[in-house]
Amino acid sequence: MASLSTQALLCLDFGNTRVKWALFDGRASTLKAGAEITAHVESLGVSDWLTQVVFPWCVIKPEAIAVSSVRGNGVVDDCRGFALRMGLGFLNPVAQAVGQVGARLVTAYQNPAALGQDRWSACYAVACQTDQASNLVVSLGTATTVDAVVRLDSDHSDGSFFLHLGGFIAPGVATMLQSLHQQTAQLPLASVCQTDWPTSTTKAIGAGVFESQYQLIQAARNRLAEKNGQSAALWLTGGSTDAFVGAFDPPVTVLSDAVLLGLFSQFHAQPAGRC
Ligand SMILES: Nc1ncnc2c1ncn2[C@@H]1O[C@H](COP(=O)(O)OP(=O)(O)O)[C@@H](O)[C@H]1O
Ligand SMILES: CC(C)(COP(=O)(O)O)[C@@H](O)C(=O)NCCC(=O)O
Repeated sequence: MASLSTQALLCLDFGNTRVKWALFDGRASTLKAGAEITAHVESLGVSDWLTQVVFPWCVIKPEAIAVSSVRGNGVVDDCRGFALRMGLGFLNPVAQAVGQVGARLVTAYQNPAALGQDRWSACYAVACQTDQASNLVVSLGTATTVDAVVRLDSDHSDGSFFLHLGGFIAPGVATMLQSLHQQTAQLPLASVCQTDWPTSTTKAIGAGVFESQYQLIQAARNRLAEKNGQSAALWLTGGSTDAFVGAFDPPVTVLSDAVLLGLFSQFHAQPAGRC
């Protein structure tokens, strides 16, 4: 029988702009990884993309596929069908409600199934890695999402460890920049930048978008610190992370593959959740 370290898992994160994927061995080391524009994958067809693009890169045949999708159930169904045809296991984790006995993470979301699967898996990854009681999980993707993950008392009745308190959804960096360009007659498509008092149109836009994102994150971090009486650890992920890493006070951790790592952890933690 193959040892845990050689049992590979293919994790897929279908975001609104990009699909990210990684083949992990049993210890979460990345064997292969890649990213593709979501529109390209969907125009090719998910099943054909997996067959023609991803699988040829898989140096070891994975035992299963774990999928997060914010592109709807069609994508998930295509992946499930592919896994079935290839004789692989399949996992599409959704958020667990408060009261789920023994869960590492539960969410206070009114309807857990409505919580973005990428948000849930990123929070799950943080719940597995953090040594802090208070955590802010920020994903700078097509949208910017800002989620609070706090440790529960060890005597919490249902035995869960962390609670997703809830979070914010705002337009992402590129979405803001593109929107300003498209909805106005005179504004160019600018790049995000950090400037105290911008003195050109492109800098005014770039810094305006930077401040919008930064202040949203900082306000949430301050609110969480006030609530818990201690500073919150900040976790950054998503394609626009680089512009923000240096702007925040520690502790800040960049977890580039947060969603993929969250999928990996859930696969290994919840065998009952596989289907
Ligand atoms: N190679 C790239 N291709 C597309 N977008 C990129 C790339 N590198 C960085 N980005 C930025 O990252 C954002 C997408 O980040 P990502 O976390 O993949 O988003 P999503 O999960 O919403 O697909 C884009 O809006 C863009 O600003
Ligand atoms: C907020 C999101 C659009 C973020 O998606 P992304 O920017 O990562 O592509 C996605 O998590 C989503 O569709 N969420 C569903 C609604 C919710 O989380 O409440």
